[in-house]
Amino acid sequence: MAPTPSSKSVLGQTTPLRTPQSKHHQSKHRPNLFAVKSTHPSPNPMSAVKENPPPEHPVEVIGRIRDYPDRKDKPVSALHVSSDRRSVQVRTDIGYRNFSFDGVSTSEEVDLDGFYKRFVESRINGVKLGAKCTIMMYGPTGSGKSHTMFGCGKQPGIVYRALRDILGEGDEEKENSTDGQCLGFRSFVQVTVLEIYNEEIYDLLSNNNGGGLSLGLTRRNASKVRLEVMGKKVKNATFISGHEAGKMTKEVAKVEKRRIVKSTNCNDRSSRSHCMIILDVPSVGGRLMLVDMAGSENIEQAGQFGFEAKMQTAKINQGNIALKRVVESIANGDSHIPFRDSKLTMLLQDSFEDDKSKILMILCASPDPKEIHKTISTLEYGAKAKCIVRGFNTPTKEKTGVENATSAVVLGSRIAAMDQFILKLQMENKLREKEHNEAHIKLLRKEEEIATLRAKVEAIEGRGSGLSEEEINLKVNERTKILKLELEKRLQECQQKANEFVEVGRRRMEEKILQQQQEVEMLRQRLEEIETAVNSSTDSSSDKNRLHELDGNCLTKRLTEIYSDGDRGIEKSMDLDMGNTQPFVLDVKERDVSNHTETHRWTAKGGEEDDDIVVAPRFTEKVCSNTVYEDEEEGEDKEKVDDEEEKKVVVEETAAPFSRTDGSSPGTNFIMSSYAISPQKLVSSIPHSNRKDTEKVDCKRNRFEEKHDVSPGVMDESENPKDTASARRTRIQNIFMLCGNHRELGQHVRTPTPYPKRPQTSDFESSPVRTTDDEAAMMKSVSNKTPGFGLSDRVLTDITGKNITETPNPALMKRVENVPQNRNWWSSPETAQDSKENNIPGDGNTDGLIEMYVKWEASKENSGKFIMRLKVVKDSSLADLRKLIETHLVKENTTKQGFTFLMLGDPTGAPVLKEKEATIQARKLPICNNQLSGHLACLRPVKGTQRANPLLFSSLENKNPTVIPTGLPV
Ligand SMILES: Nc1ncnc2c1ncn2[C@@H]1O[C@H](COP(=O)(O)OP(=O)(O)OP(=O)(O)O)[C@@H](O)[C@H]1O
Repeated sequence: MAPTPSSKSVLGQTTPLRTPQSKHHQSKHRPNLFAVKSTHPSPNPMSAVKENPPPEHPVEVIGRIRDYPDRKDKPVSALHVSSDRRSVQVRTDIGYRNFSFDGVSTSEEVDLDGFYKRFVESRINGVKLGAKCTIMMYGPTGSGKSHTMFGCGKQPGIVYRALRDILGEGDEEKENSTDGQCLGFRSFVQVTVLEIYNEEIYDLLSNNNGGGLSLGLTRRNASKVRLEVMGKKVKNATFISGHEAGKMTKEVAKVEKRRIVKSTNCNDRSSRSHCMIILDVPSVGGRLMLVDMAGSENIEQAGQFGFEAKMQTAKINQGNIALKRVVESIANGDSHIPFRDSKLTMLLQDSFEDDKSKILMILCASPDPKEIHKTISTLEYGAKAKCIVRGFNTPTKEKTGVENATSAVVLGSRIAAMDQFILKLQMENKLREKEHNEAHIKLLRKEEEIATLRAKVEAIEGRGSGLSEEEINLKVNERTKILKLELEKRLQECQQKANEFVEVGRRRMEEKILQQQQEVEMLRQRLEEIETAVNSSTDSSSDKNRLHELDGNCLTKRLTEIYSDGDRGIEKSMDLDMGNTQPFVLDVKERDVSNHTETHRWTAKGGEEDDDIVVAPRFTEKVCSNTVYEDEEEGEDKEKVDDEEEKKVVVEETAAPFSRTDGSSPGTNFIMSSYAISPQKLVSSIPHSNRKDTEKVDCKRNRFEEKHDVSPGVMDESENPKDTASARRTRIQNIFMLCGNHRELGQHVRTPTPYPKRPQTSDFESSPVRTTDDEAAMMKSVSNKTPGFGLSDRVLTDITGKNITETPNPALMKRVENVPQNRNWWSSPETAQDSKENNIPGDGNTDGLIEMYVKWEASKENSGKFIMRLKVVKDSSLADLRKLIETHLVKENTTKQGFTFLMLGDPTGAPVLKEKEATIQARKLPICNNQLSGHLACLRPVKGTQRANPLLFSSLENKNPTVIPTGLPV
């Protein structure tokens, strides 16, 4: 065992060879009891107690809060130092705690020098005077224990400052100069440096290489000397002594670096051992123990893994835990103080038991909130240590008599201290309860707020039908897809329908076009046939050529007008049917008088001069189709006629009279309807507005017969095959009739040939001026011969004046029908009388005068009788004629009745406007007939003025089997 410095060594000896011995101190100054400082009066105020001083605090607790100068982002401190620098408040999220100490310092405010002067320097001064003091650094790892004890390069720690203070600084030269005269005044210290590691004590000042520690840890030297503990001291500990602070500081600094350190998660250079530096001042008996404890740390938090590391950390904590128990035991006044639980507490036992020893416990803490739990534990430990009180020392032997009394006093002091401690704990407990209640109230409020918010969230979720946003989006997407598909489907259907509609329209249009083309082709064929018929004529007279030329031009023009617009289609055919109601059938024949039947054969004829010709509508193919259908009914009608034995008018279905020269049929286009109807039926089937026209037609027909002096009957060209001129004339006129162009023919071609007189004419007919008797005789004769027209037994002439045979074609004869009587305007006796009185010659054009025959328009109220015959100059106007007529009406005492002139020949039947009468010459009025040789002035009563419908038949009426020949009012 190495020699240890002895406390009995000579002053000024600097050779640190022996371990300091303190046995004499132990025997002389062994503390008997620890006592708790009490402010209360002693329960047993004995005289012995009164003589002893009150118990003192053996442990002084100082708090030191480190700083983080190297950190850029300093954490917000969890520790708040009071203004008196004696308490510190720990602030956490759930509350705070106050800890009261003997002093609190922060590195930020007070550096090491200031801390030393404030809390340590007085202790060092006591050591210089012979006091004993123990300064312990307690706290978690990284809290600045070693930093405070040893300092850093700029700031020396407590160890070096204590050496300097004890030995003095800058006195070396002075001391050397005095050369021993001042030895008694010079300080001399012996320094021992021990390391407690894994509950082993090592001598850091020993240079012995053998038997030392070699655990592979970081160490400056190869080995350390392990020391044994005897009692409360180590044996044979090496020490250094001297009175030069500089040298001593250097030596200690060297030794300090031999400590075992290790890098941990908490500290790059964490002390893995407890370090104890013992400074003895032998001259005065003073002693300073500086203890830098290893950090109290959590094993896992320190990042120690493996069995050996965990055992190492456990050993380190063993010293801390033992020291903590010692402090608590002393504070609690336990009879047993567990100093022997660790090497550290064994060596510190004198510090706690020596009455003259003082303990300065420096609690090192970190302001970092992350270290708050270790900080609180450290502060609690210091608070416990601060409760330690020490009772006065009593001589063991000399004071035996009062030992019991002293014991009672000490116990009373302990009780008082414990009461004070309990009171403090109770106050803290109340404070905690208060804080707890406040925290509980806050917690309840928070819970209420949470419940309210949760209810709101549930309400919101409830309004959403419990569906999450994803579910809603999913449903929306599905619905969108369905709607999209439906929309596409409907679009396809619409497109399909549109295509079908377009297709149907296209087909209809094609059908229309095809139909029009067929009609055009048919008309072309008709035109060709007509032209062929015209060309085939052998007559090459100039009139014929002219007619042919005009015919072709007019036909071409009309066809061009009709079919210039291809879009009119079928309606054009209808227009053709309706727009031209000009007659083309003229040939009328009466026959079979004995059977009271008549056969009328209608042949085409045109010309303005022949307006009085019976007319029939021009039919198209459709009409012909209808006639075919009507033929089927024809048989039924015929049977009815036979049964009823009535007179019938037969409209013979036959070939046109302008049959081809070869005698063949002109074709179905010219086939007329043939059917039989009764007159009543005929009239009743006609619209009222058209009945008048029907009557006019009848009159026209009669006039035609008279004019052409033909006998009723069928005028069959085959019966006069040699009369080619007449046939041509007829055909030409038929052509223009078919083309609706008879007016043009009338304007350009005036037939110079006068109509021949009828061979069976009576005196009335032969003479333009008929007497009343003649008139009566004629009417009687006519009435006896023909009850209908009054023209029976007459032979009609064709347009050329040639007589037409009375014998009809039996094959073409269909029906005979009665014709109403009173259709002849010349049956009026007054007319005959006037004619006779006036003695107007038959030639109205003689002597520059023209004859005018005036009659009323035939109507229901008026039979259409002649009222006068006048002679007027050729240039007379209708206005002049009106004056004569009105004069005559007044003369005849006839009520002056207003009238208007009918412009016979006007297809509309409209009367001449009165204001235009002055501009129309009287000679423009139509010629009555050959017998009268005058012009006819037909008057219409003003009241009975009726305007004929320009369109007597609509397209539907054309389909009516009742074919009413229309014509001009006569
Ligand atoms: N008050 C302070 N001011 C500046 N730096 C400090 C302060 N306290 C400690 N330090 C620095 O913190 C680091 C750790 O300090 P220190 O070694 O003293 O802690 P420790 O309590 O001794 O830890 P361990 O118990 O692990 O040894 C060191 O680098 C030290 O320089």
